[in-house]
Parts: sequence; structure tokens; C-alpha cells
Amino acid sequence: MNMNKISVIGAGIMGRGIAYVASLSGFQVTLHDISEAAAGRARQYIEKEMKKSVEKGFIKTREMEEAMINIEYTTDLVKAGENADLVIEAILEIIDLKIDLFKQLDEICPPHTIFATNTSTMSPTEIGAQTSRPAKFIAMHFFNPVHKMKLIEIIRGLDTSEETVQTVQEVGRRMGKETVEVNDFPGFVTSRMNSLIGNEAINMLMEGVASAEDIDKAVKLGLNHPMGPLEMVDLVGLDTRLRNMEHLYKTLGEKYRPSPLIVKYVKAGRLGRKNGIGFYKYE
Ligand SMILES: NC(=O)c1ccc[n+]([C@@H]2O[C@H](COP(=O)([O-])OP(=O)(O)OC[C@H]3O[C@@H](n4cnc5c(N)ncnc54)[C@H](O)[C@@H]3O)[C@@H](O)[C@H]2O)c1
Repeated sequence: MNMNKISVIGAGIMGRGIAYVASLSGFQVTLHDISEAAAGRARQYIEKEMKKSVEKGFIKTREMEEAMINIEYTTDLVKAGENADLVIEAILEIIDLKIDLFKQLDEICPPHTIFATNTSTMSPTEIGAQTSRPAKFIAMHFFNPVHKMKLIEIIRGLDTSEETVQTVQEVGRRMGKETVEVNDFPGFVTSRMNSLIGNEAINMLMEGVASAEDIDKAVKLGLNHPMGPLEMVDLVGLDTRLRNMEHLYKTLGEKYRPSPLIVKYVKAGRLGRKNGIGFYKYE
């Protein structure tokens, strides 16, 4: 299949990162958000990150200029969907929102368009079944920050076709990523594992086992993780992680019950790096 135009829906932490990598990989990209402010922030982020990459010698000025031209920013869903070969959805981790979005896109996009969700936990089978094209529905789970992280977890729904799997694997290769194929099960491999590690760290902090700094230091230096679990939750976003935990708790049971401390922090508006305060404070 000829794959030229990728539309990314949701211009938050993940959507802007996916758009950044896709544009540098030569795809025509439309980045859509319901919020004009979010789309504007995504443009600033992408342009700043690209300039940093040029300064560090990772990409050439010409590549940056071409990539910047490759991205269009919009709040118009029809514009985003009507010519897309692949749609990658990166909106909030709320199933009804995702289903509602894909139902609209199903009406807007041509029949050949592949639909991919960047969900961290949810079932591509369930979301795809609400569209007229479950064979063309799949999950592509990217990681944050997208331009640095090597993996895309690919989750095949019950009715996803082999052609769809191969097409998105090829897109992943063109983006310079490795892929793993995972069966449709809540949280796949990575979110299920990572949510538990993070939740245990948050419970330890709540119980007074150690400070946030020492929990993270122990895991980094003692267990050889590149990042501490609390630093990681701050990077992901506490609200996003809490939604993941709530879905895993609902679908997989007690072991995944969100720590009361993350619930309290989200209620207090401590969302992590994205708003300057989570388990740590940021400038
Ligand atoms: N943050 C991570 O580390 C991470 C990693 C992998 C996957 N994910 C998944 O990616 C998705 C997005 O997460 P995020 O961290 O980027 O969230 P985010 O809160 O940073 O961004 C979400 C964006 O979606 C926009 N949005 C909401 N509803 C919309 C709609 N109907 N149409 C268009 N835009 C809409 C919001 O305005 C916001 O800009 C979630 O499903 C999340 O679970 C997140």
C-alpha cells in the first residue's frame, strides 16, 4: 500500500512526538487537536526540538526545513481525515472519547485509510468493532519521548488483517523504530508492567518507606533502570497514568488498584512535567 499521508489526532505529549518523527521520516503529516492552543504548543515544541537536533548534529538543516514543511496543524477533523492513508490517534485515554472520534473518522476517511490507536491499555478489538473497518484497525503504542524511544508495540485486534499489521510494521521501520507484536490484552506488555512498578513506588512513598529521590535512586542504581519510577510517572503525566491504572484495575483486578496517593495528587492538579509539578518540581 502506498503510504504517504499520516494524520495524528491529539497534539499532546504523544501526538506532537509522533508528528515530529513521522515528518522527519518523509511522511506528509497533519496534526489535529480540538484545542487551538494545544496545536500551537505542539508546533512550538516540534520546531524547538528540531532546532536542537540540528544544533546537536543529529539532523541537517535541510532535513529540518523539509520536515517543518511536511507538517500541517489544524483543528478541522475533516481536513485531517479526508486524504489520510493512516490515522494515528493520541487523544485522552478515555474509551468513549476514542470510540466517538473513530466513528467520526470512519465517515470522513476514504475506505483504504488504516486506523491506529496509541492507547496505552485499551482494546483495539473493542474500538475497531465500532467502526466499519475492523480489519484496518490496530494499536500502535509509541513511547515518550517518541523521537528517543526505539519501540512501537503493535497490537493486533481480533479482526485486524495481516496486511494492516505488515503496513504499520513498515511505517515503523520507515520511522527507524523496532516493533513487537502483542496480542490484545489490557495494558499489552509495557503498560501493564510499568503501571505496576510505578504504583509500587507511589505506595512506598505514601507509606514513608523512603523519599521520592531515594526510591528513584535505589531503582536506578540498584536495579539498573535508566529512569526512576517516580520520574517516569512525572514524564508520562499523573492523569494519564491514573487513567491507565483505572482501566487495568477494572479489567485485570485488585493487583492494579491505583495508589490513593496518585489519586490525591491528580485531584490537587499535580500532573507531572507537563504542568511543572508532580512527584518533583520543574522549572
Ligand atoms: N504520556 C505517555 O507517556 C504515553 C505513552 C504512550 C501512550 N500514551 C497514550 O497516548 C494517548 C495520549 O496521551 P498524552 O500523554 O499525549 O495525552 P495529553 O493529555 O498530553 O494530550 C492529549 C491531547 O488530546 C487532545 N484531545 C482530547 N480530545 C480530543 C479529540 N476528541 N480530538 C482531538 N484532540 C483531542 C487534547 O486537547 C490534548 O492536547 C493516551 O491514550 C495515552 O494513554 C501516553
